[in-house]
Amino acid sequence: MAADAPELSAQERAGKAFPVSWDQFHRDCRALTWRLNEVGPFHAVIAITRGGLVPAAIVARELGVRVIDTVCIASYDHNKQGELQVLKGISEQAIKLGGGTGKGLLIVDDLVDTGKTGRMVREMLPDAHFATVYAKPMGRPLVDTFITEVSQDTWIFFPWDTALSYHPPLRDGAA
Ligand SMILES: O=P(O)(O)OC[C@H]1O[C@H](OP(=O)(O)OP(=O)(O)O)[C@H](O)[C@@H]1O
Ligand code: HPA
Ligand SMILES: [Mg+2]
Repeated sequence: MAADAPELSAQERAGKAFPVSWDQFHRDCRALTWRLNEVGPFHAVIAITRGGLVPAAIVARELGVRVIDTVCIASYDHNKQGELQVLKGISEQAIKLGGGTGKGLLIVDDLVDTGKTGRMVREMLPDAHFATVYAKPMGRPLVDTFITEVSQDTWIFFPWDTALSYHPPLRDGAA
């Protein structure tokens, strides 16, 4: 990357910021579960790591599901999307529970953005139900159930990626 023409990260390109607190995230996960409760029951929850681990724990707790598996996919290096890498696939045991196609399985992630990650997991389990807490327009058609849509030019800041810090007063030029 040239120093005088730095490439913008996905986060910088997004422009708008949507910070989410732990409380808000927990509330949104519970709201998601209310909707999922109408769709289930599910044999197992498949969390897309790492972001899907937190909502998967909350959703599984609320739905009473105790079989939880992961599919480990890396795409964004901090905030720039590269090639998708499957670091760990779905276990044979979970695939069997879904009859090979994912029927009765619930895939959970924190969000869909471009939809690349979600599409890859959907291809692994075409009949599974795919739920995310947040959705951006490009990824939205891939998701069966979600809670909040944010615009494509918004970057969602999750509580596990952020910390409380000083914010200068508006008067002094704060955004
Ligand atoms: O719809 P997409 O454009 O594919 O983006 C969405 C994915 O990006 C983030 O994961 P990331 O790859 O950053 O990894 P992480 O979950 O470990 O943070 C997020 O948790 C989703 O899984
Ligand atoms: N926030 C955090 N991680 C992400 C996002 C986002 O808006 N899009 C893709 N990965
Ligand atoms: Mg992720």
